[in-house]
Amino acid sequence: MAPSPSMDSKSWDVISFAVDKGHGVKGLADLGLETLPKQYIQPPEEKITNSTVVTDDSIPVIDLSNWTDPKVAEQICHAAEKWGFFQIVNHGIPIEVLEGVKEATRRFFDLPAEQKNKHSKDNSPTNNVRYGTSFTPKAEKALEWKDFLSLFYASDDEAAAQWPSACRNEALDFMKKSEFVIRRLMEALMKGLNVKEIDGTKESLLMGSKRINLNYYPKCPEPELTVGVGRHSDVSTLTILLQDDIGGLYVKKLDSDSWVHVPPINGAIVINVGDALQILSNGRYKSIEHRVIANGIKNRVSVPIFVNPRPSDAIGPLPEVLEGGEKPIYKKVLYSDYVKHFFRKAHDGKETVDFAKI
Ligand SMILES: CC(C)(COP(=O)(O)OP(=O)(O)OC[C@H]1O[C@@H](n2cnc3c(N)ncnc32)[C@H](O)[C@@H]1OP(=O)(O)O)[C@@H](O)C(=O)NCCC(=O)NCCSC(=O)/C=C/c1ccc(O)c(O)c1
Ligand SMILES: O=C(O)CCC(=O)C(=O)O
Ligand SMILES: [Fe+2]
Repeated sequence: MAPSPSMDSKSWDVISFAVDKGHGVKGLADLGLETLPKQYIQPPEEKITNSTVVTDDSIPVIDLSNWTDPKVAEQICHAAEKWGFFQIVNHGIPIEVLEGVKEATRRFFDLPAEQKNKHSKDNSPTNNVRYGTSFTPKAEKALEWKDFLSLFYASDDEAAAQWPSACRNEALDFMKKSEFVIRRLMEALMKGLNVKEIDGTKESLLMGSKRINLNYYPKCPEPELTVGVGRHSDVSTLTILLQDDIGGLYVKKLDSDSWVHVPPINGAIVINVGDALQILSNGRYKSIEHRVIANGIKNRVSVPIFVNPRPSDAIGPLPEVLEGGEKPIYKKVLYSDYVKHFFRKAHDGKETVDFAKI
C-alpha cells in the first residue's frame, strides 16, 4: 500500500519503505508524516533531558594559526586526554571546500530513492560504497532518524569509478585538503606519547585507511521521541567532523553522566579521538560517547572523515607508551575484527572498546 501523511504507520510497512526500498528517513520526511512511525520510538532512557545537559562547560576550541608554537601541541594533547573532543579553527582547510562537501551531501540525498538505492548493501557492486539508513537496522530495537552514504577510500581511480557522481569530487577534495591537518594533529598527539617519529608502521596504524560518511538528518515529526544517532564512540583513531549550522551533537563529559552540546562555529571542524587511538595510547587519549538529537524544524547534514588503521593491522598499546613500565590495559586485536564487532551491534551505549580489554 502506498503511504500517505494521514496514514497510521501500522497500516503500511515502514521498514520495507525506508530500509529495503531505500527511501530512507528522507523519504519518510518527504511524505509529511505528522506522527513518528513506532519503529523509531526510542526507549525513554535515550531521551536527553535538561537535567543531564550542562551549559556552563564546553569542549575546547583550539586555534591552529601557529602550528609551530609548542603550546598548540600541548592544548591538543590536553583536550584529547580530558575531553576526547575539541574544535579547531584557522586550520587551513579552505571554507569553499567545507561548503562544497555540505552542498554535495544535500545534492546526493535529494536524488530520487531509486538512484540512491543503487548504492545500498544489496545493490552496490562494491563494499566500499554503501548507502543506508539508521546504523544497523537488523540489530536495532529502535531505528535512528538518519540516512548515510559511507565511502571507503581505496584509490583515486576506484573512487572515480565507484563513488556517486553527485558528491564524489567534493568528498575527495575534503579528504585531500584535510590530510595536512590530520598529519599535524597526529604528530602533536604522538609527541605527547613520547613517540618521536611517525615511521611506516605507525603511519599505517594511525592513518592507514580512511572512510568518509555523508550524514543526512531530515526534519523529523516528534523529534523528542527518537534520536539522530544513538550513543556510541567511533572506532577510528581520529574523526574529522564537519557539521553545519543546525547543532544537535552532544558529547559525554569524562567520568560523569552529563552531556555538553557542541555548538556549530562557522568554519570550524570538530575533532574526536576514536577507540583505536584510545587502545594505541593505552587509555591516555579518550574515545568519548556522543550522540545526535533529531530536529523538528530543519534538515541537518554532517560529514565525518574516519581516520583508521588498515583493516589488516593488529592494534594494541604502543611500545613507547609502555616503556616506563605502564601496564597494558588492552590486548592486541585485528582491526578488521574490531570494526566487524562494532558494525554488528546496535548503538546501545555498551562500550565497543571492552572487546579489546585485557
Ligand atoms: C568494516 C569491515 C570490517 C566490513 O568488512 P566485510 O567483511 O566487508 O563485512 P560486511 O559484510 O560488508 O559488513 C559486516 C557488517 O557491518 C555492516 N557494515 C559494514 N560497513 C558498514 C558501514 N559503513 N556502515 C554501517 N554498517 C556497515 C554491514 O551491514 C554488515 O552487517 P550485515 O548487514 O551483514 O548484518 C571492512 O569494511 C573494513 O575492515 N573496513 C576498514 C576499516 C573501517 O572502515 N573502519 C570504519 C571506521 S568507521 C567509524 O569509526 C565510525 C562509523 C560510524 C559511527 C556511527 C555511525 O552512526 C555510523 O553510521 C558509522
Ligand atoms: O552528525 C554528527 O554530528 C555526528 C555523527 C557521528 O557521530 C558519526 O557519524 O559517527
Ligand atoms: Fe560518531
